[in-house]
Amino acid sequence: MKNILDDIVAHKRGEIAAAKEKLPFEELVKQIPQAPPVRDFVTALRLSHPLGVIAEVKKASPSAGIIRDDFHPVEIAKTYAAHGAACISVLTDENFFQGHLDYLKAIRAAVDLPLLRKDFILDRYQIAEARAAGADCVLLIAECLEEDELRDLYQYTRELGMQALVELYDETNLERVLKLNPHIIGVNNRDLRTFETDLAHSIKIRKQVRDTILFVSESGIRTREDSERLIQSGINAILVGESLMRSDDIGKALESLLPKQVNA
Ligand SMILES: O=P(O)(O)OC[C@@H](O)[C@@H](O)c1c[nH]c2ccccc12
Repeated sequence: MKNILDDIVAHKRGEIAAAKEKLPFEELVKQIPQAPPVRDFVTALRLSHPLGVIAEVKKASPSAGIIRDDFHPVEIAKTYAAHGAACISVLTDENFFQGHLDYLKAIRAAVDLPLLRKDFILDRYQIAEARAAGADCVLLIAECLEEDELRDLYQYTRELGMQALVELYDETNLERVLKLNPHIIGVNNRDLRTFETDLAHSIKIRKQVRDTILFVSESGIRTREDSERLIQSGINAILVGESLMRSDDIGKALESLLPKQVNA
């Protein structure tokens, strides 16, 4: 069954080709030494035990349309940092999520937390771009990548000193994700065929992953009941966008997801 990911990936290949025309890979990598040093994404999440929050800067999505009109990425990131986020995810896809790599650069200059480049990464070029922009971690989505592509992109991410959040939805992809020996994996609760989210999805897959791997539950997390349920299920971190971005008081919404001990 076809899903939105197929459209996104097809469009992304065109974008990557155009970016390489403008700035060849060999030129891009020359910018990397000027980038700010890599921050440790996974350790920041571990230090936020029992629950690390990756708060996402997200203006729009294919499932929800515009999520937040009044969108000031740097202000949002500063609010996240001031209210307990361990890390920040920045959507950089322009066409489907109305994000931008420049948002990540601007946030890097203003906020100290580790940053995830949230995009559909298909090519080493985008990983080099992420590092040059100051990202500390990139998202690699198993559903978009063949096994050898996933391995190559994972290795390149590590060569640049960054970490990769390796994401899956489909349980059948778990085995090849675990083969990478990742420090961190994410399970998306959103079924991209229906756009529905179900926290039980990541809870189910949690049981199949050893607990030395930091486990992130992604999407559809809205309330403290949700975050407490995930902690009880052995989940180490959450990735939250929409429910924060829809709130009039983003800082308060973020605090309401944190377990009580962290708030005290
Ligand atoms: O906005 P939500 O439901 O809180 O979800 C955040 C994040 O998990 C979601 O944006 C996401 C998860 N995996 C992705 C891959 C690409 C783009 C976006 C995503």
